[in-house]
Amino acid sequence: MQILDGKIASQSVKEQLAAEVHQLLAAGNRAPHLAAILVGSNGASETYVASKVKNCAEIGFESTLIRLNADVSEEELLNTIRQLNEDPKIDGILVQLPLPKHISEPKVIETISAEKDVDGFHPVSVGRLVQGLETFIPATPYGIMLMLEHYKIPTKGKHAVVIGRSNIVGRPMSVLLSSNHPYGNCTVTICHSHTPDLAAVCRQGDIIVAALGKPEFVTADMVKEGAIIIDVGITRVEDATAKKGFRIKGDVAFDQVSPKASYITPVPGGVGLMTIAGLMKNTLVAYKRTLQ
Ligand SMILES: Nc1nc(=O)c2c([nH]1)NC[C@@H]1CN(c3ccc(C(=O)N[C@@H](CCC(=O)O)C(=O)O)cc3)C=[N+]21
Repeated sequence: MQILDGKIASQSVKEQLAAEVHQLLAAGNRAPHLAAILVGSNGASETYVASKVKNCAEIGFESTLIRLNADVSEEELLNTIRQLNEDPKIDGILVQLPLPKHISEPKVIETISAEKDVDGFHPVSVGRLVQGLETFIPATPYGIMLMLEHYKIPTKGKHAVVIGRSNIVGRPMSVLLSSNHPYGNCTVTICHSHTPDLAAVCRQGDIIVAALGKPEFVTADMVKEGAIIIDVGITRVEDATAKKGFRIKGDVAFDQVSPKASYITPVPGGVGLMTIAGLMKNTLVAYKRTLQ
């Protein structure tokens, strides 16, 4: 069993990005610039946005964090996005999800200019992804592909079982794994809450992507010997012995599943770090398009 280390793989992606930014700046260009909007705040979203801002700084991107109150009106948020759409200094726009209930997420996502949609959530980006056109790939599925690429894990002809059909992970992941590219060409099954005998389906998976958001859902009895296990879960569970009073648990029961796996991503230290690498790569692409 080999652990797929998100620290190592994301570091390698970030070094490539930093080198490219260095060259662009040396040639007299401005730096790429990501704008992140955080509406309200809970501990987790605060942490993720802070990490995105920190990663920008590490690789030489500029970033702007816009904080709006949880009770901000939908119209005010949409206007903030419209201003960023028009701002030539901003290359990528990200609105941290989830949003407060009184704000429509689809409306917010559609208001972001498709050229700046570095999250890859806009219907234009999703449509292009499904058609196999060049696009912004949603950061988490993109990060998983970068992880497979970093560790050179062959996927062609394998059966991938994706648990979860969300717009941000499960569905785009299934599209990528089934598409015709170096780390695709899988046969893909998507499972969700209405899948009968989900365990039996999982046991057929040469690759399992667990993205349903239920801690330790995937147990050893659901896993084929030698399977590749990708754990997307990041649930905070209370733990009085932990420094911050909680621990982050994945969707996979790591201790029992890892002995059966050929490769497995840990939580934390796996897919989450790659998500940020994917976002940074998208931002650089958006930026480079403005140079042309
Ligand atoms: N518009 C939007 N875009 C997103 O990309 C987006 C979002 N909304 N909403 C929330 C999810 C979650 N997400 C993560 C980012 C980094 C880690 C990450 O760095 N995790 C580390 C640290 C974990 C920790 O300390 O919490 C790890 O897994 O090792 C995890 C999760 C981005 N998301």
